[in-house]
Amino acid sequence: MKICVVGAGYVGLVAALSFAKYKNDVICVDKDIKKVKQLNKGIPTIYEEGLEPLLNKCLKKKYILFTDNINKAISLSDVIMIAVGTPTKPDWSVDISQVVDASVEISKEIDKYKVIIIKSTVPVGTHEVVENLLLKNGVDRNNFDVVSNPEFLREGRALNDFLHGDRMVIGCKSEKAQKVMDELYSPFKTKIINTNPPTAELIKYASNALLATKISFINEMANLCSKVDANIDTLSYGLGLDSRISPEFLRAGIGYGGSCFPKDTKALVNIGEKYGCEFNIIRSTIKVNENQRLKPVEILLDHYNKIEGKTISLLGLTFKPGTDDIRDAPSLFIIDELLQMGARIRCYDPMVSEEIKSLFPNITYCDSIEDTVRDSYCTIICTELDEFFKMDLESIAKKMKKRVLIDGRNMIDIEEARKSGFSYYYSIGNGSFENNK
Ligand SMILES: NC(=O)c1ccc[n+]([C@@H]2O[C@H](COP(=O)([O-])OP(=O)(O)OC[C@H]3O[C@@H](n4cnc5c(N)ncnc54)[C@H](O)[C@@H]3O)[C@@H](O)[C@H]2O)c1
Ligand SMILES: O=c1ccn([C@@H]2O[C@H](COP(=O)(O)OP(=O)(O)O[C@H]3O[C@H](CO)[C@@H](O)[C@H](O)[C@H]3O)[C@@H](O)[C@H]2O)c(=O)[nH]1
Repeated sequence: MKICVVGAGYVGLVAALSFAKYKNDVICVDKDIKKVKQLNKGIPTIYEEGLEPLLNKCLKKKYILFTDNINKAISLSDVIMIAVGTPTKPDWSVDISQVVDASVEISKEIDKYKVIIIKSTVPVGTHEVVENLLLKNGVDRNNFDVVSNPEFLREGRALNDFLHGDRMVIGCKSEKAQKVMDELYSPFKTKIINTNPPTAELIKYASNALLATKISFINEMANLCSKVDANIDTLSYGLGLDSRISPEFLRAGIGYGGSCFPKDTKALVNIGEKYGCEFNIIRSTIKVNENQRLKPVEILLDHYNKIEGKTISLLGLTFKPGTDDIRDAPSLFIIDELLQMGARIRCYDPMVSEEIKSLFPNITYCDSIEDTVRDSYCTIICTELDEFFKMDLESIAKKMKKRVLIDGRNMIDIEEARKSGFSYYYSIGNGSFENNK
């Protein structure tokens, strides 16, 4: 079975390498020739633990090839997995043009039976759009089946999630394609849910929307905890012990970011609208998150009234630890807001990328925590990186102009912060103190 993965982004690359490891015969196509060249040299285009050695092993053994020649790749393959981007448009509708473009190319190269798998997150009904497009372009109905097979991997744990996730959802209408899917996933140990394509397409959005809702819910609880001297960590622990609730996704902080939750929550609202379903809960989830990611700015304004001309330092820029991805990270919104208020910004993230440097060319990127906080009026922790757990708080407090710490990820023990000489500390529902202004 020869597999072709279309799109060498986060999901495409992880999928292609996972199949290469077990099936030994994968072609991964991307229209971005720079990406293709870099990957064929064994240099990953994303940071993900374990990816670099796997990439190099697969290249050395010739289990995988990267190319920008989609037509040749399709004609050689039995199974084609579409893993291209599906961004949200400003009106929250989903832009499926990358899926459509890939399908047009696929339709040119089908002369024997092939299974086309939609791995990208797509609105309900997209499997039909692809099917109809292939038929319109003259592909024989007996020569293909379209399967909906959404992906649930998390960045930072992508390889493990892809191979051993909690479940695999397969939306398939044909027995012939079902057999191919069974063989494709036979080496992976995961629970498989077989259903129809619309259900498969919707499980993906429902899953992300519910997880995002848990986060917004716990963040609203945290904001109340801050006002009444209650503790959100203990509250989350107490909630999570109820097996009907589960302890997962109850970590309060400055909200969710990343390439999926912000985009997929909006997409589900838009999809709902098309079918007359309001989705008020998800609308609120989105609104709560938009406010929550700017919580540090609100706290800063409360504390200083005016931020203009003050140096503010940010620790952590990525949307979560274990990745170099900054898509929709809360840090981006905080930086943007602070810059509009005339603040000077210093920041530190060991994963800092050229991407963020080009977004914000006028802020200072530092190489260490200690250098970052120098002369600043406030330090804001935006990402819970391991090294922030271990940092020398006393030395940091001494280097700052004003000893103000906003702990956006509830990493620092409040008593430690007090003992280390901070004059003001604010966490998200985990306690705060103010000694003197
Ligand atoms: N990133 C995640 O953690 C994650 C997890 C689960 C699901 N998803 C979903 O998977 C899909 C892909 O996400 P991603 O983060 O990997 O996207 P991405 O934007 O990182 O990558 C998409 C890749 O597809 C390539 N591409 C676009 N059109 C092409 C074409 N016609 N031919 C060849 N290559 C083409 C682009 O050049 C790019 O490299 C999205 O629908 C996303 O919602 C993402
Ligand atoms: O208790 C929590 C858990 C997460 N987050 C934040 O939520 C965001 C998303 O985190 P996570 O879900 O771990 O990362 P993603 O890689 O974006 O994965 C999500 O989005 C993917 C793309 O659709 C799905 O495949 C995954 O199942 C889904 O977890 C990050 O900003 C986290 O900081 C919190 O604030 N509190």
